[in-house]
Amino acid sequence: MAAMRKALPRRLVGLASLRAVSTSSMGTLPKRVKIVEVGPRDGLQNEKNIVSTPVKIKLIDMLSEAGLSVIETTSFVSPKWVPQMGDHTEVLKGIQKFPGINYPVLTPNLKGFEAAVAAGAKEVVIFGAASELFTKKNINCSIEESFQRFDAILKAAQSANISVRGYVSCALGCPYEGKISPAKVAEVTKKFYSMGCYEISLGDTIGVGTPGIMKDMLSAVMQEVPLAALAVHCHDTYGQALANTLMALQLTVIPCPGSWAFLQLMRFPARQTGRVTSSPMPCQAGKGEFCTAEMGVSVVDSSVAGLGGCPYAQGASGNLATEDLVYMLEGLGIHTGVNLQKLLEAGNFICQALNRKTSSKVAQATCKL
Ligand SMILES: CC(C)(COP(=O)([O-])OP(=O)([O-])OC[C@H]1O[C@@H](n2cnc3c(N)ncnc32)[C@H](O)[C@@H]1OP(=O)([O-])[O-])[C@@H](O)C(=O)NCCC(=O)NCCSC(=O)C[C@@](C)(O)CC(=O)[O-]
Repeated sequence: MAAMRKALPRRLVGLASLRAVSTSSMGTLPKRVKIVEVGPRDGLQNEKNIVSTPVKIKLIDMLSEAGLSVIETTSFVSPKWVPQMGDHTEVLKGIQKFPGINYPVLTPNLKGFEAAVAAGAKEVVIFGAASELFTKKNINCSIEESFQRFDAILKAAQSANISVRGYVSCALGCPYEGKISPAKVAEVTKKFYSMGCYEISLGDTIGVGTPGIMKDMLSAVMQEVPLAALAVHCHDTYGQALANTLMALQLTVIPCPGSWAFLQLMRFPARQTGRVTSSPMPCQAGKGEFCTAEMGVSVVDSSVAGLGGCPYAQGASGNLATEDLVYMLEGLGIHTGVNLQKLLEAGNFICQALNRKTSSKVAQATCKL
């Protein structure tokens, strides 16, 4: 597919390489990152004015042309709760389905799941949270009740051969409960994984997190769920989304004092940025706990033009802009498969349709060049 070719437009190549950072000073980064584009769903769900179905379809088709391999398309939720997603069936049926691209849709319950499958969904997304209050506000049930609903979806999905992704919202903070403990995020994420989600996206729903909080949260979650099954989903309310994402991508070795790895790192400090082990190692000091933790998430959610926000998360602003993410990743030499020029065109299209200025810094910068 032409759109899958390597991506930086000619006028951006020089800028990106100027800003390229030596990975040797940053720890190990993944060679490629899968971007999950959430603009058509997370980006539009909070819009007050209903965006027309043809505009949504054209946006998704343009994003497919840009080479995004996963495009979250719509939500099969109650139109009374989120009116903007009320045309879910028309949108899912109306888009061009490019080979090799996934078009997941959100389903809060069995009713949504059945409607999604009838409309042709091949992948669905369940969405829970590490906060009781947020769960109640967002899907009108407790965390425990949400597990029961999701379990029904996962069982039905298994029989229908449908993949299920999961969201754990409020992973770095909650609009109603404030601080959320990393242990709670790890507990909910583990539950999703054990129920059968192939990938779980950890949402900083209101964008309050900072890289240190991201690191603590991921360190706890990675004790319970394999790194390969994790994604991050950062909102940019406090301007931290790109920094938080970079933290999640980076490998960090945290050896347990007294462990073999710890002694090696003391002897050879230069190795501190290298990959000591690809999976956590049992502590050589005989305590049985893990002696290394590593970042290195390679799935990142983002939204074209930085659109977004959850209607049930007061203060949530847009997601990390996909244009800015692609620019950073390509500058770091990380493959995304996304054509940035085509992505910028998609961002420009939806901003014009919404009569809105883009939140992407890259889009703002390139239109001034
Ligand atoms: C979960 C419910 C439905 C419970 O809502 P409820 O009112 O408790 O549901 P209910 O089972 O009592 O049913 C009430 C009515 O809704 C209907 N209904 C019931 N289910 C459906 C359905 N699937 N599709 C269409 N209609 C549905 C049902 O048929 C009935 O209709 P009525 O008899 O009144 O005419 C509701 O709370 C809801 O739709 N919530 C969705 C909220 C939402 O979409 N939030 C945004 C997504 S989450 C997010 O953005 C965060 C994320 C994912 O991006 C990650 C991050 O940033 O952290």
